[in-house]
Order: sequence, then structure tokens, then C-alpha cells
Amino acid sequence: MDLGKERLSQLAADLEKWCQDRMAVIGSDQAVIGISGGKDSSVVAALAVRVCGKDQVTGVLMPYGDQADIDVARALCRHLGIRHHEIDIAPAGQALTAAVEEAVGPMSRQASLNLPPRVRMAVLYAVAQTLGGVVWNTSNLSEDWVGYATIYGDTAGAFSPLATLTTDEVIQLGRLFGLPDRFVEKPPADGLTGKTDEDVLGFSYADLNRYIRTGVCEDPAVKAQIDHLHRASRFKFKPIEMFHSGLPIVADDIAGIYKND
Ligand SMILES: Nc1ncnc2c1ncn2[C@@H]1O[C@H](COP(=O)(O)OP(=O)(O)OC[C@H]2O[C@@H]([n+]3cccc(C(=O)O)c3)[C@H](O)[C@@H]2O)[C@@H](O)[C@H]1O
Ligand SMILES: Nc1ncnc2c1ncn2[C@@H]1O[C@H](COP(=O)(O)OP(=O)(O)OP(=O)(O)O)[C@@H](O)[C@H]1O
Repeated sequence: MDLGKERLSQLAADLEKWCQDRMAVIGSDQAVIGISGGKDSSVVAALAVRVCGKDQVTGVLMPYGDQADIDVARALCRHLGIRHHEIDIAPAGQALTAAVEEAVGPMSRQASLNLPPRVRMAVLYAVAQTLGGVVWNTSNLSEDWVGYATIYGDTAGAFSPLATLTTDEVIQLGRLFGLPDRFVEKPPADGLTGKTDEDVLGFSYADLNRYIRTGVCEDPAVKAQIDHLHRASRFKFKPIEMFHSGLPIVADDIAGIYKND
């Protein structure tokens, strides 16, 4: 939805404070962000610069071999003045694929699509732990709503600043942060299938975002598809289910995680 100037400024201020608090609780001042050159990672990186300062933000560019638009990711890091590292994940992806295929036979197409996001997650955590930093998640509400994300891949991170903002709201935030159009206007694509998200999903983000914010979806088939994808993907955003043994837990359950026992 169009947030308008005042609401957008308030939202940005609240978001910055929230991220600051998260970092304080974690006890780190170093943000580590996977930079694809798309709007989500660009906006999260710009946000991290506002919260932590540019010297405390590390961008990680992780092409799978050649990445045609890697210059956009490099330009974003230059624009924000953040340090960045480039790590080609193709050798790791190919080695993992070969090992899995040797054991179980040809990897399914869906498994192949989800492997790079999981390798990126492993790289980001390795970089973050090495630098004493934390991984900032870059997912937005629109993609998460329909589960268009890889569990334990791009769903990972210490916290998710854009989790309740639709794609159009993320763009408004990017503009407020002063990001040039080329960093916020690229049509979202997974970079793996050669198709845009909208081609793969079969509906537009405009329709999805309108449905999320107003409950209105004019095409019943699109509404049914969105509802189906939403229901089928909720598992990606819930804590892992735990078997409750009924055995006593007597120590202080400070985080309240075992309270069903
Ligand atoms: N109910 C349930 N409870 C717990 N686990 C459940 C489950 N149902 C399936 N699973 C597990 O989850 C797996 C399926 O989930 P997952 O591995 O995430 O994969 P899946 O949902 O099949 O695919 C994710 C889609 O998102 C696309 N993607 C990923 C990353 C970024 C972007 C982007 O453009 O932004 C797009 C990707 O190309 C792919 O089409 C199953 O193989 C199964 O192991
Ligand atoms: N080539 C890459 N290099 C570095 N990080 C990447 C790369 N591709 C994806 N990522 C990370 O994974 C996240 C999800 O990537 P995806 O390609 O699915 O695009 P997206 O969800 O539309 O996000 P964005 O708008 O940032 O591209 C990105 O926001 C980024 O943090």
C-alpha cells in the first residue's frame, strides 16, 4: 500500500530502533548481508548502514559462477560505502550436487533450485561468525506469504526487518533511504530459473500485495492459488516442532521453550 510520507518516516524510525534493539540483545555491532543487487538486499543493506554505520556492514556477493548483473551488486556496495567480499558458490554447489547424486542418483529440479540459497546461508553464517557479526535476513512479506523462499536457505537470519512489508512497501522504504531506482526497480527473480518471480508464481505482486493488505482478490483462481501456497508453506516460518517426552524438566526454563512439558 502507499504509505504516504509521514507514515513511511515513522515506519522507518520504528524499524531502525527495532533493528538497533535486536543487535543490542545479540551483542553485536556487525551486520552481514547477502547482496544480490535486488531490492530486498539493497534496502536491508541501506537500513543496516543507518543502524550500524557503514564500517560495521559487510556485504557478501555470492554468484553461482557467472552472474550477469553482479555489477549492480558491486555498485550498491559502492553507493553505500560498505566493504564487500565476493565468494563464488559454484564449486561448493557442484561438489554437493556430485556427492548427493553419487549417493542417491540425479538430484530433483526442485532440490537443485533450493541448493544455492542453502549454500549462501552456510557462507553467510561462516562469514558472520568469523567477523563476529550477525546475518540480517532480507525476506519480504509478499514472498514469505506464499512461501516463495527456501527453508534454511534465504529464510535464515538473526532477524527479519522486512518480514511484514510487501514488495511495494519495501520499494518505498528504499526510496526513503535514498537508493537510486536501479537498486529498487529490478523485477524480482530467483536468478536460477531465468524467469521472474511473477512468471513462476503465476500472479502479479500487485495482486498479491492488494490481497494481503485489503483482503480483495478479484480473480477467484488467483485467490485460491495464493491461499493454497500460503497454507502449504507455513511450516517454513514456525519454530521446529519438538516431541514432548513428558519427562521432567526442573531447571529454570528461562526462555519458556519447554513449557508444554
Ligand atoms: N509441512 C511440512 N513441515 C515440515 N517440512 C516440510 C513440510 N512440507 C515440506 N517440508 C520440507 O520442506 C521442503 C520444501 O521446502 P523448500 O526446500 O523451501 O522448497 P520449496 O518450497 O519446494 O521451494 C521453494 C521455492 O522458492 C523458490 N525461491 C527460493 C529462494 C528464493 C526465491 C526468490 O526468488 O526470492 C525463490 C525456489 O526456486 C523454489 O521454487 C520439502 O522438501 C520437505 O523437506
Ligand atoms: N548472487 C547472490 N549474491 C549474494 N546474495 C544473494 C545472491 N542471490 C541471492 N542472495 C541473497 O538471498 C536473498 C534472496 O535472494 P533471491 O534471489 O531469492 O531474491 P529476492 O528475494 O528477490 O531478494 P533481492 O531483492 O535482494 O534480490 C537475497 O536478498 C540475498 O540476500
